[in-house]
Amino acid sequence: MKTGVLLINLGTPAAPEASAVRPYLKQFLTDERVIDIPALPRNLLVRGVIAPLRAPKSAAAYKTVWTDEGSPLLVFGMALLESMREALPELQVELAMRYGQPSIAAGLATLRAEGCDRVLLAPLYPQYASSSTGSSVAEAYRIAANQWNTPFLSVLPPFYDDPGFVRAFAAVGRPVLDDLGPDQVLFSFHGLPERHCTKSDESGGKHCFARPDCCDAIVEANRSCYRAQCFATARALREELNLPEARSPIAFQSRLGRDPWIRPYTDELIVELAKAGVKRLAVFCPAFVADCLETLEEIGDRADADFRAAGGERLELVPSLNAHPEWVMALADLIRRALPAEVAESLG
Ligand SMILES: C=CC1=C(C)c2cc3[nH]c(cc4nc(cc5[nH]c(cc1n2)c(C)c5CCC(=O)O)C(CCC(=O)O)=C4C)c(C)c3C=C
Ligand SMILES: [Fe+2]
Ligand SMILES: [Fe+2]
Repeated sequence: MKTGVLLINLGTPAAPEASAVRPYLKQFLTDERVIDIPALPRNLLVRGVIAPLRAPKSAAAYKTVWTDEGSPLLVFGMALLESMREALPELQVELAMRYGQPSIAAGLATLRAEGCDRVLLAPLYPQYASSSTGSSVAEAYRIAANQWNTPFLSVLPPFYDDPGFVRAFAAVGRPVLDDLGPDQVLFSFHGLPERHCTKSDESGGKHCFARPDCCDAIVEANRSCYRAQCFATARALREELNLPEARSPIAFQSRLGRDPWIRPYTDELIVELAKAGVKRLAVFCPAFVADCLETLEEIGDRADADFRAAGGERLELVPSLNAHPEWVMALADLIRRALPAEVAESLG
């Protein structure tokens, strides 16, 4: 039986124009795992208010990072796909996006056409969130469940503390740190509404946010908690890069709406750090394996401007893993280890 791998990332609009961003935002934000309110108010809010109002602003932001080849998230995704095909010549590897194109349905159809009845889903999010990993996996299951000949699916679990992933991020970051000599290093993760972490609490709400140190270690109750997994990634990177905790804080970026999101907020912390006298700041974004709007524009441009306006001198965004050879090696290793034993053995 042939085995395929479907790499899945979040997705991006087809063009940096409001007319292309609007349908992307609609598809993304009407997902019940992203805006988790009942369907009727969600659809009214997203279709009637958020998508129309946000699309032009979002499109203007996308324009600032768009390349001749397209959206950075997709361009880096395609580069990673090429490298993964070279690293795993014995497997069929395809790339899909949860929202927009190339779709998960198209990726699964291509793998079936290539004769792969067995498919490993590889969601490219280091930390588990229902709105990212959960949604991508659920969409693949939904499509598979609608087929007469269902594919046999397995899933690569979150890799937030995988030594290869951590080593790869450290390898990308080291030259930036050597060049900048930062006063502090910030680990800025994509944010989430607090409620999403509470809902991930496996103890039924007794663990997460019940104590200030609830996420300081991975335990049974918070094993699916995004915040706990982000903290674990930061701990592993600090250890790998020999960074003192007091000079390498964590913050959460990209919040949307009025609900409380997990704190501290990156945009606020960056200004506080500058005002407290931090002059050179390096920023890792280890919730993303590819550079995208949220790294290049939100951190590389906007946070940099805010940092300097508040008295900082230089903010450097550590590039994402993209198609870095250490990441390609680490991901190939993660995939090999996630394959069913008999497949892995047959590959040698
Ligand atoms: C890293 C994993 C991600 C999680 C978890 C996540 C949750 C989440 N996101 C929004 C709202 C938006 N996110 C947007 C862009 C975006 N988000 C991620 C990743 C995660 N999001 C990526 C990789 C990107 C970049 C896509 C790109 O094209 O470069 C956007 C769109 C851009 C904008 O208008 O700001 C929105 C909106 C919510 C509400 C959420 C969890 C509830
Ligand atoms: Fe938690
Ligand atoms: Fe997001």
